Amino acid sequence: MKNIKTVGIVGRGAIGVNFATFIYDYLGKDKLVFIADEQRKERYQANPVIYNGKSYDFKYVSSVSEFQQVDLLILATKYTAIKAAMEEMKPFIKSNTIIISTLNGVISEDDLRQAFGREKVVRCIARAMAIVYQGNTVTADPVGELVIGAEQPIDEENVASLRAFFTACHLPFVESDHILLESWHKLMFNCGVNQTCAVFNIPYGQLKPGMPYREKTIATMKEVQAVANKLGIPITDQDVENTIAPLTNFNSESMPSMRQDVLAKRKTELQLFAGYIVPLAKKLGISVPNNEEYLAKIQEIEANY
Ligand SMILES: NC(=O)C1=CN([C@@H]2O[C@H](COP(=O)(O)OP(=O)(O)OC[C@H]3O[C@@H](n4cnc5c(N)ncnc54)[C@H](OP(=O)(O)O)[C@@H]3O)[C@@H](O)[C@H]2O)C=CC1
Ligand SMILES: CC(C)(CO)C(=O)C(=O)O
Repeated sequence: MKNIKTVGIVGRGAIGVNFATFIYDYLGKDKLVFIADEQRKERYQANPVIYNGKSYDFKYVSSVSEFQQVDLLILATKYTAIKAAMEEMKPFIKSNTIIISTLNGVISEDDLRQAFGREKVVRCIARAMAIVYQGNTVTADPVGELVIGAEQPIDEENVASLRAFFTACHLPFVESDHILLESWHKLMFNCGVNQTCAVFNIPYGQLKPGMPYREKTIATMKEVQAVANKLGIPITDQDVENTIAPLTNFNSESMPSMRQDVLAKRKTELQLFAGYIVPLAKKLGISVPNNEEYLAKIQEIEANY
């Protein structure tokens, strides 16, 4: 088992800060770094993070010469920044570095595995948190959890190392024996919920049982289910129901990240959702009309910013 003593995080946003605080409280300032380009580094150094009312003087580095190669690397940018983020993290990776990604969707792990080696990357999901990130202030309630799991025997040693480390940090996590399946559940949810709210400019409430956009949301999720099933990922009708069930308890006025991105005129993570599902469905010969519609409409929205 690997003993994790140094950690690098790329992405000082909602998720990066949320989980960094647990690691900082355990490892201390000198063993945890946020990796960023020079401009971000300077901006961050000048503006410390306040997390749930407590100030954190994180260490920021833009070059490995300012620190060392790390035992654990956490990718926590948006997917729109993944290429730049991977360039920045590259020098910090050694032969036995463990890498996890908190990104939504199922493809950031593929990108990381292709760039840095299959054996380094453990599939991970960030879920069940409500985080508000404004300026340098991050408020999390609840803080949520990371889900990790071995997809193949090759991942088992790294999962054991993460288990020991997260336990020591008191970082909330659970292990899944079906991590790929669970990632697809979340992808299915995001394709239905995030895209419907973004395209129709509506909050969660409009997707709740009996509300006008419920059926379309479920139909969109079922398209993802069909694609998954064709790939041999066994999402059942019951899984679709179970996956959308928590939405009933979401704040009706609140909204998913994709609608927040559209309102702020930011490029969305469309590539993780319909941008991934539509070409894959085409290749597999599956009809996904809602995802096709959403792909076209969100591309149009972004083009008109
Ligand atoms: N927020 C949530 O509740 C959840 C988010 N996720 C997923 O986790 C991922 C991260 O989301 P979230 O934390 O909300 O996103 P944020 O936008 O809050 O944070 C991303 C951070 O990445 C930084 N960044 C961008 N480009 C670079 C770069 N080249 N180098 C270093 N840092 C960079 C940004 O910095 P700057 O601000 O300086 O531009 C930003 O602070 C996404 O894929 C999201 O879908 C998953 C589950 C829940
Ligand atoms: C919080 C949640 C699950 C809601 O859709 C999400 O993943 C997002 O907003 O991107």
